[in-house]
Amino acid sequence: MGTPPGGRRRERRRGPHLRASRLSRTGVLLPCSSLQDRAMEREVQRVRQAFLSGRSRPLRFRLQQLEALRRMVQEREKDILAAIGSDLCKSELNAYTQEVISVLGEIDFMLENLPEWVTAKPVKKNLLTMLDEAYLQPQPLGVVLIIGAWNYPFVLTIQPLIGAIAAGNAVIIKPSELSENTATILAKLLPQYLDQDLYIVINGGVEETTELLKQRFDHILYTGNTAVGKIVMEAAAKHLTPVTLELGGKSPCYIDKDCDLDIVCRRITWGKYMNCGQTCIAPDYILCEASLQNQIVQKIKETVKEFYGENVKESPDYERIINRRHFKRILSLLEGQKIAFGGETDEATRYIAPTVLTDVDPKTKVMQEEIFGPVLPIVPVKNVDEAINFINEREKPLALYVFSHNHKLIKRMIDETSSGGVTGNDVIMHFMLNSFPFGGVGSSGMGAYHGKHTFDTFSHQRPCLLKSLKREGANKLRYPPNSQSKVDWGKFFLLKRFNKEKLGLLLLTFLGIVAAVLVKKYQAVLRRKALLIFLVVHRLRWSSKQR
Ligand SMILES: NC(=O)c1ccc[n+]([C@@H]2O[C@H](COP(=O)([O-])OP(=O)(O)OC[C@H]3O[C@@H](n4cnc5c(N)ncnc54)[C@H](O)[C@@H]3O)[C@@H](O)[C@H]2O)c1
Ligand SMILES: CCCCCCC=O
Repeated sequence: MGTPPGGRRRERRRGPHLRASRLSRTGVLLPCSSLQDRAMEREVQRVRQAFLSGRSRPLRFRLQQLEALRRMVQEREKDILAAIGSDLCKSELNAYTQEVISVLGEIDFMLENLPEWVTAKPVKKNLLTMLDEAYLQPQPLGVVLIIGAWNYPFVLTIQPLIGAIAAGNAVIIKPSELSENTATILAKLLPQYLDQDLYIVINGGVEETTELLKQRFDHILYTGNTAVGKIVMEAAAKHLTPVTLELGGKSPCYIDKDCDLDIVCRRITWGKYMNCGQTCIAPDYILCEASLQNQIVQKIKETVKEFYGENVKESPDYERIINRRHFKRILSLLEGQKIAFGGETDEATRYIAPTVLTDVDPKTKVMQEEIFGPVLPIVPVKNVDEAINFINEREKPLALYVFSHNHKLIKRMIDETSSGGVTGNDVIMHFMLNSFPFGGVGSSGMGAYHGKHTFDTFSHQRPCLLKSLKREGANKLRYPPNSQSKVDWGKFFLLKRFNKEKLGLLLLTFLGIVAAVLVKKYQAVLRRKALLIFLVVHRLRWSSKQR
């Protein structure tokens, strides 16, 4: 277990002990003087120089670094679990299953597939390039900035790092200052296992992140709230840096009356109260017919007891709110609401009980912002049509959940709405399948990662066309002066409609030429054969006449 609830967390946006550090090659990096800009610039330059040395590119090096990262996770597992534990009051078992397993799985997946991914892939050619070499070569982008969030502070920072290393980039990691224990352990451990100039950790708060964002990067992957996502994108735009924004939103959960409520409520309870509701893809609110509300409340209540026992506060499986600011924010969402279940709080330990609100008015505060806490509002709707309209009238969410025995209804919900991802008849689980790109759409984000998608996000698919310096005759068609016949040939080579017609003609001409050549070549033989046939036929006719 980590630090007990209400333990030694200090409230702040920037950890003072982090700020006290100076820029260093191995530890937490924190400039806090007027030289901040220059120091930050120097750090980024150092990483860029390391990238330009070319050593992050060879496949063997990438595999070595990934293996070293896996060794770090295995050898320092206890330290990592303890850090996550103290940040979120999370048990070692939960920290392992929610964060470490995914990281180890992702490293193994990369190690297994990277040799295939890095190889150049031939592409389909057209008539113009028929005789040339044409392929796509994935190449690293350069220096990548990864800005992590606090709610799953290890996996949300390391999983993108794995893909960035796999793609051959240099990386600057900026963990969230709110999960300061994990931030500190990352800054301590990563330089012990990875190349110290290619992959660095810069810790700090808003001030430092702001300075960092002034620098030029080749890609930024940011995980966090939508408002800061806009700040990141604006800063990136100054350098035309592409961004992947892993943001949040209010993920709806529609429960159809044709379903098994026991199972539905067990799955929702798991996904909603895991990590004390601080999960980007947690079901934010429920939409269902009013008649289902009481049963849902009852069943969630029973499941909470089954999962966390009589006294949730004592359960090692129930976490705490990250800090007092978020604690107060979540409490303010309860004002004026009908609490059907839960609602107990304890400020000293930042405990908020699993809570369900019923008959929630969509105009109230709890329905205006992402909850990111253990509060589950139920908004009654008349039917699925109203649920679809409700979802479509709002910003596109990061996830959408729909529960029903009726497969057609689930498909309809998918067809008529939009969200980053969908799970039918469960919650969260689409996050676990790394063949899916994980990301948002609209205000819940842009771009995606996980598995091969992370490799692709951090790679440039470079088109390479290798021609011969011979066969110049064929190129005359594109050189000036232009003519109608050149245009016609151009159409033939490049437009499907024309090259189909012309290809037929060309084929006929070719066959004609082949026939003419053959006739010419075998003229004498053909003449002899014809004479022979004539003689045989003549002889046969003569014999038949004699008879
Ligand atoms: N899509 C995802 O994968 C995903 C995952 C986790 C969390 N989230 C979303 O993140 C949100 C919760 O995280 P958060 O935003 O509270 O995390 P946070 O406060 O830790 O912020 C994330 C990062 O942004 C930086 N930051 C904060 N304010 C900044 C500013 N003004 N300028 C520059 N940088 C700044 C922080 O230093 C931190 O590294 C929720 O909306 C949640 O849904 C999304
Ligand atoms: C079980 C891990 C879920 C991680 C979800 C990421 C967003 O917060």
